[in-house]
Amino acid sequence: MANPDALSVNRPIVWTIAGSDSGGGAGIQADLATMSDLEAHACSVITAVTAQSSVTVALVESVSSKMLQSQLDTLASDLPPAAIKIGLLADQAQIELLAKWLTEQQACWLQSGKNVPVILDPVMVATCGDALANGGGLDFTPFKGLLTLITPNVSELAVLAATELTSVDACIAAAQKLSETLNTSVLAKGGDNGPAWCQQQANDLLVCTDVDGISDKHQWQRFWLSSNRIDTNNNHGTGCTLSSAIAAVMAHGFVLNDAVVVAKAYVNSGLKASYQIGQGPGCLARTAWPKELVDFPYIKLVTTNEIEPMPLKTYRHEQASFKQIEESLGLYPVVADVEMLETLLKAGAKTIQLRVKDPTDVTLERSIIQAISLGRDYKARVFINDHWQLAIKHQAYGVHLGQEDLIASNLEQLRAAKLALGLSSHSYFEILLAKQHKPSYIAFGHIFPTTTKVMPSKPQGLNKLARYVSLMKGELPIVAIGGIDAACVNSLKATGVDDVAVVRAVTEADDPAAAFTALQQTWWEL
Ligand SMILES: Cc1ncc(COP(=O)(O)OP(=O)(O)O)c(N)n1
Ligand SMILES: Cc1nc(C(=O)O)sc1CCOP(=O)(O)O
Ligand SMILES: [Mg+2]
Repeated sequence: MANPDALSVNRPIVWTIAGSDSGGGAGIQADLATMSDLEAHACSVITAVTAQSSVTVALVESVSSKMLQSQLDTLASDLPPAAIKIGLLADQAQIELLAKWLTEQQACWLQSGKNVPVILDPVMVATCGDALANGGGLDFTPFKGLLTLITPNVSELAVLAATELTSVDACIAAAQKLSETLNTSVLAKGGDNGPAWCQQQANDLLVCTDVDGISDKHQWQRFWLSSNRIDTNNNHGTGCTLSSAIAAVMAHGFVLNDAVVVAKAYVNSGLKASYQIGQGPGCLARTAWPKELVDFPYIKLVTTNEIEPMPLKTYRHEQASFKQIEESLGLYPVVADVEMLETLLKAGAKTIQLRVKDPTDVTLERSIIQAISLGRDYKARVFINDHWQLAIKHQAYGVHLGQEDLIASNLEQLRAAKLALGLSSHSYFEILLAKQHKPSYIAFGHIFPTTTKVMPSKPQGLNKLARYVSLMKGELPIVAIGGIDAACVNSLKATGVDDVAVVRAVTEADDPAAAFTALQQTWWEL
């Protein structure tokens, strides 16, 4: 299997615009260590120098406007950023200067078709409790429309929303309001113990606002991201680490929702290995790109009638798994009609999917009955795409559903009917959502460009696939889909992916049966 670390030869450039922490646990020092650990090249624009240890902030001195501007301009001409993290801004003049600079830059980036994510961690107070900036007095509205994400903790959210936060719904309302005021996504962090947040868990609230490249069904939604609380006092620099990790992961081309869950896993893993270095709160360890599923959060859509995040203990154990796939799915053709399905079953396909996308097709139920019956004749596993009620009614082997279909389907009925379940995913975020349902397999796509389907996301490519595979290996069978043909099966196999699904490479071949046989043989022989 390919080593995902070895695949990232090019380090994207990520900037941190923040203050120096002489104690080394937070600020610029934490940002540089995080970005470098997450395989990015880190550049720094220093806003302030702090005389700080693990127990005190003795002095904060901001750099001059001339120095701030010069750092920005000097870097921009030679080391342009793929993503930017903003941390401590010492005064209002720095906010105004940076907002003006970002406005000009974003016009240039837009012209050259570049989208540079900007993550703002509105730092106000150090972990030891001492003030770093005149937080209450700072006005962040000059950043309206310029940010991708803002990451306040509960106290910062209360200051920014100018309200007391004494209940979960007050936190949700404040995060929503902040997202509208600044026209940005918000990650309201629940890592700090507070009256509004569960004590055993770190529950972060993600408010999605016009996020690039995610499913329409996740756009404008709010999600709880929950992890068990890691019991340590060594949490100095947690917020800096989280926001710089988000910027670094986005610089690698991951969508915002992915960057947030990977960054949260990175922080969890860093907290577990954290260490005390002075008399006060110690620092997070740097534990590289997260690869342990246990460090990733549980994701739950916030619905209006259910605002509390569920206790982790309950939801981790409440559901039974869907049917397990005993024999590999192998080369898995996805076809649009029964005729093609029969041709490929005759050619030896042992797993196949009927994917009828015409909603007006009056022969749909008949096609599904025929496909299921042919599957029995040829002892093959026939999955039905989308039409889960008909699949249950006629006892198909399994159903394949997309993330969008999940919302409208009744998984309990599918589970009770003992059908296998395949779920689509297009990101870390969707993989985690899919895995929570304990399906029979998870499909990742689209790996390469495809004309079979209009996709809201960009092609994943092999590097991302290798990362997903290394996270999920041993959990569930993983099926790659999208743009797969004879020319790429070799490189797909090298990622360690379990199975591959194909449409055009088989169905649009001159001789689909021969194309299937040849592709299948190549796949098994690799
Ligand atoms: C094996 C496999 N993977 C992914 C898909 C796509 O399913 P979905 O997201 O539901 O999209 P549609 O196929 O319904 O357009 C699939 N069908 N099979
Ligand atoms: C149906 C489908 N689902 C995808 C996903 O990524 O979820 S990609 C895809 C089309 C795959 O077709 P082809 O092999 O012709 O590229
Ligand atoms: Mg579907």
